[in-house]
Amino acid sequence: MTNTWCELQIVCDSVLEETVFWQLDQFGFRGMASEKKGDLRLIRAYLPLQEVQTADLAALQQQLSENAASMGVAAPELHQRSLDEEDWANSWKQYWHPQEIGDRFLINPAWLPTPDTRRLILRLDPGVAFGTGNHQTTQLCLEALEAHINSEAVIADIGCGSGILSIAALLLGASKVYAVDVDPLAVQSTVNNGELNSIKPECLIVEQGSVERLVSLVPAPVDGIVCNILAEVIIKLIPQWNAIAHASTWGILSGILVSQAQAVNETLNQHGWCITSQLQKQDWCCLNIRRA
Ligand SMILES: C[S@@+](CC[C@H](N)C(=O)[O-])C[C@H]1O[C@@H](n2cnc3c(N)ncnc32)[C@H](O)[C@@H]1O
Repeated sequence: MTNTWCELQIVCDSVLEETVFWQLDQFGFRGMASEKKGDLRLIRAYLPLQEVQTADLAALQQQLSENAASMGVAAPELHQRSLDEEDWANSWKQYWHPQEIGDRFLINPAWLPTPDTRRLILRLDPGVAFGTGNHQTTQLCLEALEAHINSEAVIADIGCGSGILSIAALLLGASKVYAVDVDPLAVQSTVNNGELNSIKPECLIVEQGSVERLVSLVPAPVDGIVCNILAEVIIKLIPQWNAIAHASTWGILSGILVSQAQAVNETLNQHGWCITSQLQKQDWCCLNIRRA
């Protein structure tokens, strides 16, 4: 029996785009893509039809309307339709295009030919995992990684999603990445994308779990931590990081709204870390941190 998918189309003001991505991710939507429609954005997102509850969609609409009101823009319009498996597989892929990020990377969908470029080509098929590089929080991490990685660095990627940040770190010259995610689909996606990029399996260790899994996995403290999850989650994880860090371990934290940076900073300070710099795209920020 083939799966049927729900395609949700959301037309919204461009300032709302990142918030919509986050809300859809929280809701469980997969394979999100966005395109410009004049001054507006058309976002498409997909979820197996059997997981969609009409009441939940109404709650999503309500939540997005509140987000829009707080940003002073019009409420987004939501439209829904059903697609069979084959249409779904082809549908979102046609809206996701190669994308240059920072000074070094080109994110290339796995099903497209490899372009001729001097950039580092990161091939991705995120499947159902988060991390196409479309999201600003991921882009901020990639830009921060460019500035941080030196060869031989050993990195921990907490919440690896598609594995985009792990693979980027390895392409930049890191010697090894330990990647963890609580979602088994993300673990599989990271393994698959590692293979797509010809990463040696011994350089990319991927496990299901979170920091507690890393503590038992890493043989020695890591040189860098990348963590692109929500601020609330990051705040809970920070106290555990000392167990995997040495005196000069750095970190790149993203998924943090500018308004939440202060709360993250307070928790960092309480546990022996400080912020060295902050990158920002619209409402999102990325914190570069080191041991205090
Ligand atoms: C926003 S995505 C980031 C994916 C990718 N690293 C990127 O930058 O695009 C966050 C990921 O963190 C995972 N996650 C959420 N809570 C977690 C936790 N407590 N520990 C580890 N992973 C977690 C989610 O399953 C999701 O794949």
